[in-house]
Amino acid sequence: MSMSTVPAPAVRPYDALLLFSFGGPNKPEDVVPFLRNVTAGKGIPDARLEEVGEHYYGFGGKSPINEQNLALKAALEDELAARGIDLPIVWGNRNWAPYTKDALEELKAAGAQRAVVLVTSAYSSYSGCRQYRENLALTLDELGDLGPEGSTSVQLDKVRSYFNHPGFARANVDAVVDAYRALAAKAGTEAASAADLVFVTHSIPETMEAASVVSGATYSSQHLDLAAVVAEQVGAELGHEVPWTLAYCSRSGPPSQPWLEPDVNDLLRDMAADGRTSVVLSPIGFISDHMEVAYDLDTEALATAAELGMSAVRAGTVSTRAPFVAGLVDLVLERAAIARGDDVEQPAVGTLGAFPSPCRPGCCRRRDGEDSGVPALCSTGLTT
Ligand SMILES: CC1=C(CCC(=O)O)c2cc3nc(cc4[nH]c(cc5[nH]c(cc1n2)c(C)c5CCC(=O)O)c(CCC(=O)O)c4C)C(CCC(=O)O)=C3C
Ligand SMILES: [Fe+2]
Repeated sequence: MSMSTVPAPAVRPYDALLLFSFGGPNKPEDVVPFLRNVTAGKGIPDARLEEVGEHYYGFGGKSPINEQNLALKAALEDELAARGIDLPIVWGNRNWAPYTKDALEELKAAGAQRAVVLVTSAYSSYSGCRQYRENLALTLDELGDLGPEGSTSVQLDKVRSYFNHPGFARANVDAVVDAYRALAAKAGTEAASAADLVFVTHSIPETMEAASVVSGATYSSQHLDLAAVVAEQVGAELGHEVPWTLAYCSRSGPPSQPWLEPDVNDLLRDMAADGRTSVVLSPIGFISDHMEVAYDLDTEALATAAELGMSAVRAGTVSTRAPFVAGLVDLVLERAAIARGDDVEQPAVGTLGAFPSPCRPGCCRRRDGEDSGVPALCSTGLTT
């Protein structure tokens, strides 16, 4: 990484961008160590882990996530270059190489003083927000770079949760419109114009859902707010109303623990029982094709739909679609303006308004009111 000593004006005070993701295995030998990293101390039943391992082996032990992140990094580099902005991007993951530690060491070696952080999760909850921020604090601590009051050798500022940013919404609308056109080509225009739109996201425990309200609105409410906007804009483009609903995938944890429902497969069964015959699945909970999309949707949910005699198409993820990538760069510039103390516009679709950055104290805990005592960066205080 080469780093200019004077940051480009639009991104001042940042001298680097950290693209921060989940990580995934690249080959069969990676699968078990990856799952160990993900589940360390989480109490996920062995049977569930074996089952999830099989999902990965079914795809040759390789998740699409790393290549997707590299493609996003390249697209962000192109967009920054097109705007004449010199801002080097470093990529790191919580659960697989290049690890958070590799990325932070790369930033340190390059002499970065303050980096803007883009997390590859659009929504606020423990899993999509605080868990990443805790990982940054713990890793800086491991490197001996976390001071007692939260002072760090590299200051890290995470951009706001961007589920309701217009660029994310626009890219999802485009992907869903494309899916309706694909359904029309596959099953006929009548089937397509009657098709339900089912938005899908990662399920989380109800306790995590409850705790997510501190960021502005709960995890499920964030999805519902965006989904209403996307469905309306899709309807406007297709020229007819689009009935929509939200479903969940990828539940784990013990059966005794309630997670958000309905599961997408159960929902499809209920819809078929109601005489519905065609559906578009839109994975708005994921910004790119993860294993959850490749397995839970493309393998499992599409098989369920076929079994039920329903015509189904899975819409694309926002991935490297131009409005999404441009929106992320806009979010970086917005966060830079906040860091400089400038007046800044924070565009948002729907009814919830832009979520704050830095995060609200106490946002996105694993459980309501529970202070894990684990420090988390990018907030107004280190341990809140
Ligand atoms: C909300 C959310 C996102 C979206 C936000 C974000 O993107 O960060 C997400 C992303 C991802 N989750 C992923 C993989 C896994 N998640 C697991 C477990 C869990 N996820 C949870 C939630 C979420 N997860 C939760 C509450 C658990 C239970 C344990 C815990 O409380 O933390 C497990 C353990 C086995 C299992 O139980 O499934 C695996 C293997 C991958 C990589 C996929 C690939 O390789 O392509 C990605 C992108
Ligand atoms: Fe997950």
